[in-house]
Amino acid sequence: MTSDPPPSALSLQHLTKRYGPTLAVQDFSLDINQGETLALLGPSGCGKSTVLRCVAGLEQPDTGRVLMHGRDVTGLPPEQRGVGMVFQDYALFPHLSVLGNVAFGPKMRRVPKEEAERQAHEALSLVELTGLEDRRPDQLSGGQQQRVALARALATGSDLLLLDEPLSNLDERLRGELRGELKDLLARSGAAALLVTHDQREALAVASRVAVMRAGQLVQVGRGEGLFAQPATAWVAQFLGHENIFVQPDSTALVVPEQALQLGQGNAYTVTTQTLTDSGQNITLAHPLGPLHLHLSPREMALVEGGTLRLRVDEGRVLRVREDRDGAGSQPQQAAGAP
Ligand SMILES: Nc1ncnc2c1ncn2[C@@H]1O[C@H](COP(=O)(O)OP(=O)(O)OP(=O)(O)O)[C@@H](O)[C@H]1O
Repeated sequence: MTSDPPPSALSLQHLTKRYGPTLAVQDFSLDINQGETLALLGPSGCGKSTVLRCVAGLEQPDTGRVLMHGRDVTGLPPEQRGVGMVFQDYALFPHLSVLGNVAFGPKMRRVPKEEAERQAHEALSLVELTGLEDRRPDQLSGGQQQRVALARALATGSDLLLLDEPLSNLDERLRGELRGELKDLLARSGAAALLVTHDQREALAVASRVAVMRAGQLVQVGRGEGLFAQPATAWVAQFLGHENIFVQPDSTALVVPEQALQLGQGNAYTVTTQTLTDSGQNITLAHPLGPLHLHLSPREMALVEGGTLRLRVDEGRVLRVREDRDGAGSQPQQAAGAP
C-alpha cells in the first residue's frame, strides 16, 4: 500500500489578481516543498510582489487558492497565516535594540518575555549576530541589518518565509557576499522560503529552484543551472543573460551558449567591435548567424589575428527555442497587463 505524499509547504493554485485594468497575476500555480528555497524571478512590474502579498494575506486574489501544508488559508488575515516576512527595507524598529526587534514577533504572539528572548537569541545565533543584541539598527552595517531582519522572520517560528528583494538595499560587494550566506541560512532554518527578486544572479545563487515570471504569468520553472542550459523560450534565454540569440524565419530562435563556441578553429570572422573589461575584452564577430558576442580572456585575445578570429560553432550545442520576444530581438517586455 502506498501512502499519499505530504502536502506541499505552500501551494498556489490558479491565482489571478487584477488592479483595475491591470492583470497583475494571471492563472498562477506553483508548489514549494518544506526545506526548499524557490526564487520568483522576473522583470519589474511582472507581478512578483503581488504573488508574495497574496501568500502573506496582504492582498486577496480575485480567484484561486493559497494552501499551506494542505490547509486553505485564502480567506485568512495575515496574522493567522503564520508566515515570516523579510522586506526590501528590512522595516526594523529604529527605537528597539536588535534583541527587541527579533523578540517582537514572539512577544506579539503572547509568548512570555523570557521565552521570547530565548527564541530571539537562538535566531540571532543562527544569523551569527550574537554579541550585538543591545545595539540599535542605526549602529549596524547594512549587511547586519539585513541579518537582523532575517532573524526576526526566523524568530516567528514559521516554517514558511517570504523574502521580498531582501538584498536590494545593499551595495554590490555586500550583496555578493550575502547571497551565499543567505542560501546557507535558509537551508539551516529548514523552512520553506519564497524569495522574490529581479536579479538573475541572486535567484541562481540562493534558490534551489527558480520560477521565471513574465507579465503576470509563470513561464518556466526549474533548477537554476538547468534553466540557463535549457531556456524554454527566447525571452527566457535573454532574461537569464544569454547574449547570442538569433531570430529565425519560422518563429523560432537559435540560442548559442558559450560552450558551443570553439575558438581558434574553423573559419576566420571579422571582429567588428572590441571593448576592454576588467577581465579581458568583449568583442563582436560578424558571423553568418548574426553579430556574435564573446567575452575573451587576455589569453584568448591572443587568438585574434589581423582583426579576425577563427571560430567554430558546435551545432549540437545550439538550442532551438520558441521566439516570444516583443518585436523579436528587442529587450524583454517590462510591464504586466500587456495583451
Ligand atoms: N495597489 C496597486 N494598484 C494598482 N496597480 C498595482 C498595485 N500593485 C501593483 N500594481 C500593478 O500590478 C503589476 C504588478 O506589480 P508587482 O508589484 O506585483 O510587480 P513586481 O514584479 O513585484 O515589480 P517590482 O520588481 O518592480 O517590485 C504592475 O503593473 C503594477 O503597476
